[in-house]
Amino acid sequence: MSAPLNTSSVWRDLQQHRQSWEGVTLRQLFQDDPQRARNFSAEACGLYLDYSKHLIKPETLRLLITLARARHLEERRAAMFAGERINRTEGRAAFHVALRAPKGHVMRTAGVDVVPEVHKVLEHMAAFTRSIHDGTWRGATGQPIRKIINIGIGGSYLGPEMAWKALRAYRHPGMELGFVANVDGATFTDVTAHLDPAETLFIVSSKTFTTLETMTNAQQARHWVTSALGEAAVARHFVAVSTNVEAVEAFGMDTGHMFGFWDWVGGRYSMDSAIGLSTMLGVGVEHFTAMLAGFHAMDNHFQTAPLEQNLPVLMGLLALWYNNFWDAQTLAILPYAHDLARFPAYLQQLQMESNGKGVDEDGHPVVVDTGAIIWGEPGTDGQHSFYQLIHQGTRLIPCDFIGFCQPLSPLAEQHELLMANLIAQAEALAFGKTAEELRAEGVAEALVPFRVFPGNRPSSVLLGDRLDPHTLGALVALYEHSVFTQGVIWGIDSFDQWGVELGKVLAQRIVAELQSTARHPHDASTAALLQRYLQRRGS
Ligand SMILES: O=P(O)(O)OC[C@H]1O[C@](O)(CO)[C@@H](O)[C@@H]1O
Repeated sequence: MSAPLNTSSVWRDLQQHRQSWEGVTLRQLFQDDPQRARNFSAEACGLYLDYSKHLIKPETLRLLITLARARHLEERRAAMFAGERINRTEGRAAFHVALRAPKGHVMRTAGVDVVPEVHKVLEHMAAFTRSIHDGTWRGATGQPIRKIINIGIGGSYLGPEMAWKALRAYRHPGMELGFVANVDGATFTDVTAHLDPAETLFIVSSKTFTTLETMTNAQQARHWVTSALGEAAVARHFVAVSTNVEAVEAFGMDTGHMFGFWDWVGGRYSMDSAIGLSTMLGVGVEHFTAMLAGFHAMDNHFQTAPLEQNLPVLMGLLALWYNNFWDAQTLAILPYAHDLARFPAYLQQLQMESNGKGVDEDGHPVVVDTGAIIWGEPGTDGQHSFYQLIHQGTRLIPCDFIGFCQPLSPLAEQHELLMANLIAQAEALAFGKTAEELRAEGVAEALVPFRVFPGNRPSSVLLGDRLDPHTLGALVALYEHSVFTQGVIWGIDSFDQWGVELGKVLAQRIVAELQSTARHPHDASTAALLQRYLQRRGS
C-alpha cells in the first residue's frame, strides 16, 4: 500500500511552496516576467489556453507535474487507452476513447478490438439518420418525422441536450429536438404540448434501460403515441439506445431499431456513443463525424503531448492546485457563448459524478479533498448576478472562461461586446483595482474600501476560433481528461457512481408506501413528511 497522498514528499513540497505565496501578486509576476503570457499558454486541437492569470510560478508547475508523475498519471493514461479495467469497483474498462477512434485503428479491451463494432453502430446510426432526413423513414400515418424527443436522464440526456444547443448553427434544416429527463410530469407535458404524434419520434436512451425516470417517461410517451395512432405505431415512432437488449425487448420495442453500446462506456462519457443518436439526427451525419474527430484529436493530444504542454493535464493540475492547496471549494465554468448555455450543467455531471468520491480505489477514506463543486452560467448574464462575489467576496473561486473569436450569430458587433467582456473580466479578476488607483481617479475616501478590487483571482481563458462540431468534441474531451488527471492523482475511481444508489432505493420504497397501504419504519422527520404529503396530496 502506498503512503497517504498528503504525506508524500511532493505533496509536502507543494504545501511549503504554497506558503511562499504570501504577498505575491499577479501584478508583480507579470511585471517581473514580460514573457509570462507566452510562457503560460498552450494550444491544441484549435483551443488556445491562457493560464498565465493563475497563481502559479514555474516552480508550481514543476511540482504539480512531479506530483502527476509520482501518482503514475502516464501509466494510468496508458492503461485507459489500453482498455484495461481501470473502473475497478465495477470491474470494467473506461474505454470511451475507443468511441471516437477512426476506422482502422485497433483498440482492444479484454482482447477484442472494439473499433469495428463501434463503426458498425455508427453506420447504423448514420443510415437511420439519413432515412429520417430524406423521408424514407416515415411515421405510422406516412408523415415524415420532424420532431425527435430524447427520453433519458443524466449521461443519457445532458450531453445530447448540451450538443443540440451548442451546435445550433449546424442544425439539419427542418429537424427539431426536445428532451424529456425529469420524472416530473410537467416536463413531458411541456415538451409534447404542441407536438403532433404523427411526425414525432421518441428515442428512449438508457444504458441500463431500468432507470425509473426514463422508463416512466417512455411509458407515458407510448401512451401518448398509441392513444393517437394505435398500438401498431410504436414500431415507427420509437427507437432505443441501450446496452440492455432484454429490457428493450421486454418494453415491446423492435431490437432491429435498437442502437447498442457497451458496458465500458460510462453514462457521463457517452455523448459520442449511440447516446448521441439525437445529436446526429439534429445536426446530421457529417457534423457528428466532425465532432468525433474533435474528440479524437484531443485524445491524441492527451496521449502524446508532454505533460508540460498537455492541455487536459494542465487544466487538471490547476484545478487540483486550488482544490487542495488554496481551499477553493468550487470551479466556475463561464462560457461566453449563448450556445454553450448547458455546458456548465454537462460538466457538473462529468466532474461531480466522476470525482465526488470520499474513498480511494482501495476503499480507504481519502485524506485530501476531492472533486470541486462545478457551477456556472453563460457570460454576460453571470456578470450581473454572481460575479460580485467572485470579484470582492471572501472566497477564492477559480474560473474557466470559454470564448470564441468568430461569431456564429449574424450580429457580429454584439460578439465584440461579448468577447470584450470576457477579456475584461479575466483582467479585472487578476489585477483588480487598488486604493491608490481609486484615489488618483478622485474617488471619495469614504467609498474607497468598497471600490477596491483585490485582484489575484485566478482564471483560465480558453479561446477557440469558432464553436463548431470539431471544437465542441475537443472541448468535451479536454474536460474528460482533466477530470481523469485529477482522479488519478487523488487515487479514486472516477468511473463509478455508487453515490446515486441509496436515494434511488429509498425512493422506490417510498413509492410503494404512497401507492398502497404498506408502511416502512422511518425516522421521525421522514415519517412526518410522508404523513403530511399523504394527508394533503388530494385525491
Ligand atoms: O442511462 P441510464 O442507465 O438510464 O442512466 C442514467 C444516469 O443514471 C446514473 O447512473 C446515475 O444517476 C448516471 O450515471 C447515468 O448517466
